[in-house]
Amino acid sequence: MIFEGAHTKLEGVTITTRQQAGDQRGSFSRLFCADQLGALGWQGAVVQTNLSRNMEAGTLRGLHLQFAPHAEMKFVQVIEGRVLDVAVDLRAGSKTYGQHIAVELSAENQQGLLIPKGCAHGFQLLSEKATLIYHHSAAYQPDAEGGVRFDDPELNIAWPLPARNLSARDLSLPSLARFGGGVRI
Ligand SMILES: Cc1cn([C@H]2C[C@H](O)[C@@H](COP(=O)(O)OP(=O)(O)O[C@H]3O[C@H](C)C(=O)[C@H](O)[C@H]3O)O2)c(=O)[nH]c1=O
Repeated sequence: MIFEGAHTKLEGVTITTRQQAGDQRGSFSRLFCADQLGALGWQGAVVQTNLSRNMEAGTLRGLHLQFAPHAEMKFVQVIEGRVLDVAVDLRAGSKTYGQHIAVELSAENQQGLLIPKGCAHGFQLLSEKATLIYHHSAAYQPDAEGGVRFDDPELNIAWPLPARNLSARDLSLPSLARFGGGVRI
């Protein structure tokens, strides 16, 4: 088994663990596997893969999602350093609307997060540097981008460090209350 999965309280949000084959040369691991990730909930082709490099502990990006018809699944993994990775359920009518899960992803624990359409994603660096790889099931559409404030008290996300290096866009995101009850995907 290349990827093991643990489902979470948010439907479709799954914590994965990547198996690594090591020998005297080093190691080999698979960053995506349609069969095994499909069995854990991934749907559709990988349309885009992104690399996010980050340079300071406390750096925080998010909480972002794309609106329909450009809603996307994301598969997030860390290949350097450590982050607290967060998914927030923004699906209209969901029994866990407004709830989140937070999990430490690191190059060491080989964990990843499968995030379905309608859930916002963000992370904070727990190490001085961190590099993330994302697989997306839809192409980047700036006009379809949205999200919620990382520090909205209604979300009650316990970010471990003071937030640093926030983008102007992230600081301008709305609170959950202004999000209008959720997205239809
Ligand atoms: C997301 C994206 C961005 N860009 C360009 C747009 C900007 O010129 C530059 C940085 O974009 P942005 O500041 O939106 O990057 P992040 O704040 O890291 O956004 C990402 O961070 C959160 C945590 C996510 O989950 C998403 O993958 C994504 O929204 O890359 C692209 O060209 N393609 C893309 O797919």
